[in-house]
Amino acid sequence: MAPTTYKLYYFDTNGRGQIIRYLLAYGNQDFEDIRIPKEKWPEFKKKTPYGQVPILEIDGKPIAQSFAIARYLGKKFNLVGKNDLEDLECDSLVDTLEDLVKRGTNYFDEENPEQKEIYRKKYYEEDVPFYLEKFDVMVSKNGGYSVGSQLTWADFPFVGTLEELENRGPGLLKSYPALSSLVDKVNNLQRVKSWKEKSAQQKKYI
Ligand SMILES: N[C@@H](CCC(=O)N[C@@H](CS)C(=O)NCC(=O)O)C(=O)O
Repeated sequence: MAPTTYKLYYFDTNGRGQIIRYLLAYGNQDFEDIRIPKEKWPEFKKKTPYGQVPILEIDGKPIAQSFAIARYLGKKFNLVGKNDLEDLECDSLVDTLEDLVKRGTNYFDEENPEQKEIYRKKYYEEDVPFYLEKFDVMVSKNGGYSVGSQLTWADFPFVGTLEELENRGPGLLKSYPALSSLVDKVNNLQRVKSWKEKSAQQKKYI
């Protein structure tokens, strides 16, 4: 049987696409890393299932929703919890990540720079610490991982989300040592690290 083919479509940024890139790299899975230039987005958007990316095309079938894709790849690459309760904890964590991201919507979407700064301040002074303080305690209790004292698929959306928050608020993770070391741990997974080193050469553009 021919091997499964994977094509990832996302913007030329990390964002939600990076979660899937890291997971495919971790699983030692070849994939086409296809980037959509901003000017081509309005046209490409019409061809996506729900008008958004990332889209992972699996053997030609386009699939939406980054966290659902992460869960699917986690099953393939043996990154599920040790039991149903740990699987539930993974699901609960990624739903909470979605809540955290949604709370930043007015900040992310605002175009007026003054208003954007007001939203940004509120997000980083209230919403982000509310969640990150709890996450930091959770990761410490779980031996440095998000769930069950070992690597699971949930660590990938978790780290991807934390990296995005840190990109927009440099230095943020310094206040959260357990989160910071989890981000380093995932980035230093051998296959993730090697993929990152050569990722620039592997990008394709539509
Ligand atoms: N729940 C979706 C959200 C996808 C999403 O928000 N995608 C953004 C980029 S991160 C997008 O496509 N924005 C462009 C648009 O909506 O036109 C997922 O997790 O995949």
